[in-house]
Amino acid sequence: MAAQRLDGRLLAAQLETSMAAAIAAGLAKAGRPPGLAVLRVGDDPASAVYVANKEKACARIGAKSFGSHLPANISQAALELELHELNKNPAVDGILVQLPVPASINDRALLQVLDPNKDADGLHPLNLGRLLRGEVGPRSCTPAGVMALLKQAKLPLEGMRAVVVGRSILVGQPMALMLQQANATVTIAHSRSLNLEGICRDAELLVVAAGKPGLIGANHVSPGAVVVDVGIHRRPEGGLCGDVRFAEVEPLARAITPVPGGVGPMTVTMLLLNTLRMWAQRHALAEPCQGL
Ligand SMILES: Nc1nc2c(c(=O)[nH]1)N[C@@H](CN(C=O)c1ccc(C(=O)N[C@@H](CCC(=O)O)C(=O)O)cc1)CN2
Ligand SMILES: [Mg+2]
Repeated sequence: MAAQRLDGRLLAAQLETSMAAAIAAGLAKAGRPPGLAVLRVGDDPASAVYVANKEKACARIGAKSFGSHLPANISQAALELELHELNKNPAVDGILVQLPVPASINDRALLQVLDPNKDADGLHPLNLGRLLRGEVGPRSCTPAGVMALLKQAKLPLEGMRAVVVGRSILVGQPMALMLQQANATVTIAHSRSLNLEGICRDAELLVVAAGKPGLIGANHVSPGAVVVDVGIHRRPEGGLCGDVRFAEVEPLARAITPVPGGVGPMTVTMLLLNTLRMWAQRHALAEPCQGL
């Protein structure tokens, strides 16, 4: 049987419709739309695409984006000052620093300067701690997007053997926590793991966030597994690919995310949802998209 495609573009469009309605409904009481500030540092070409996608998505749902593009040679102190200003700005509900930042910048120190209640990416230590403790707070966008896709597809996670390949703070670690909190039995594999093929073949759900184009092939996947590909890479010859060799793996899988059109659009949607929730909280409005 053909694998079910987990269509991130479609779910993102549906959630955007709900978010646009929530903004329209809350605008009179709030007196202003939700505001998202996006800080881009330097000229990473992929970051330029992602930031543009975020700004366009804000416009589609009726949120306001505040973009700052800063030079690669900006100092840590000047960047921190920008963040302090955004923390104080009453029109801004969510703030994010687009990653990666130039090597001269300490990204972890930057994230600590963010007001945790304006942390649109859920990466402030307090919010990662809230996730660890299962408490309410903004969640890291990519793993939250994966959870939303799995939920929409009604793929039961209870008791499932899940393997997450990758242990980054941005994706792998929060992904593993979210799956564990959904009662999956989770293994984290990484670049130093021995027998990666064997570990992955044991998975009923395989989430790949290794950042290595085409790392995962048919030898890593057991028939009937659900495969989620978080990787996004620009091929030298043009076009995008993921960490999973899609053509090889799709015939084996029960369900699979494509690249593009899978997890990527959901990352942007969950960023909007985090921002919208912080706006709603500030103005005592009902929580948008409950249950996600
Ligand atoms: N501060 C953050 N930085 C980064 C994050 C993040 O969540 N927060 N994640 C990635 C990049 N990312 C979001 O910023 C991101 C990645 C992919 C997409 C996306 O829409 N992908 C499309 C293809 C778009 C294209 O390249 O043409 C898809 O997969 O269909 C959006 C956002 C690293 N940095
Ligand atoms: Mg650095």
